[in-house]
Amino acid sequence: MNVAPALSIRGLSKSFGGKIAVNSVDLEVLSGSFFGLVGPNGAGKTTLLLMAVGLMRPDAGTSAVLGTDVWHRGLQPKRDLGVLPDALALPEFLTGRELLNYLGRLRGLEAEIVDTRAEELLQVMDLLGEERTLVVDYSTGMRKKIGLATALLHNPRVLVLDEPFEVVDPVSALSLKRILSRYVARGGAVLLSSHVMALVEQLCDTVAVMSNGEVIAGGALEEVRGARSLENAVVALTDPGSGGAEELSWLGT
Ligand SMILES: Nc1ncnc2c1ncn2[C@@H]1O[C@H](COP(=O)(O)OP(=O)(O)OP(=O)(O)O)[C@@H](O)[C@H]1O
Repeated sequence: MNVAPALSIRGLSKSFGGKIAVNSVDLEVLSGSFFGLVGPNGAGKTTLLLMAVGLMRPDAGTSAVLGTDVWHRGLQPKRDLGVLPDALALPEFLTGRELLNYLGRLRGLEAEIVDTRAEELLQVMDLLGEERTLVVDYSTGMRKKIGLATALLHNPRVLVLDEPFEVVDPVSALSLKRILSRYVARGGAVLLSSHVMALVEQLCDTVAVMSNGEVIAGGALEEVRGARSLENAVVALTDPGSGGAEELSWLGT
């Protein structure tokens, strides 16, 4: 049995043109854990997640999936990982079903298994009614949902999802929440970023708060939020002087 953490991030760092985006971040996501990454716009969440899954080369640091470095030449980390990146590049001139079939076969799944899973994924993502629509003509929310479907298709052991619920309608979000919770209960690991604090509180057992490229608080959800809501805790941690009532005083006068 593999006892390595689902995802082990050590000292990941990245600068763009001399500006530090991520500064020596350590994170550990255990199997059977739902981990939420939160923080203000520009905190470094997307950059960290891209490096964590091997889609962006770090300046320093490592990321390992179930004990194997993500830059390892073998296929194992790719088999174990399901990824929903922020800016998702998809083959555009395929229908949702064709896309799932294509990616499923590319990942080495048998045609019969791909067919069954594609049908179920299109069903739970509420995309069966769009059988003839090409991905290029999908709405923003539909693109997000087909992206999520591609992340789940090969039944990975670790899911890394950048803002999976943003722009997804409430009905689809509810089924997705159920699916992800069951996945974690069965031993899967989820690392997701979100700005929806209520959702993170509802789903995640562990959280990390990022600000200016660093993790400024992390641990069990209850520890990080204390007696406050997570929203209040994150605001207090990342912008202690916030108020805002007197700003834009001309608006609406
Ligand atoms: N490709 C890039 N080139 C230059 N700067 C970048 C690039 N990607 C990110 N940055 C910068 O790195 C910092 C972190 O950005 P990042 O997208 O990781 O933040 P984030 O926490 O995901 O923000 P948001 O919540 O708005 O999605 C920002 O200052 C951003 O401008």
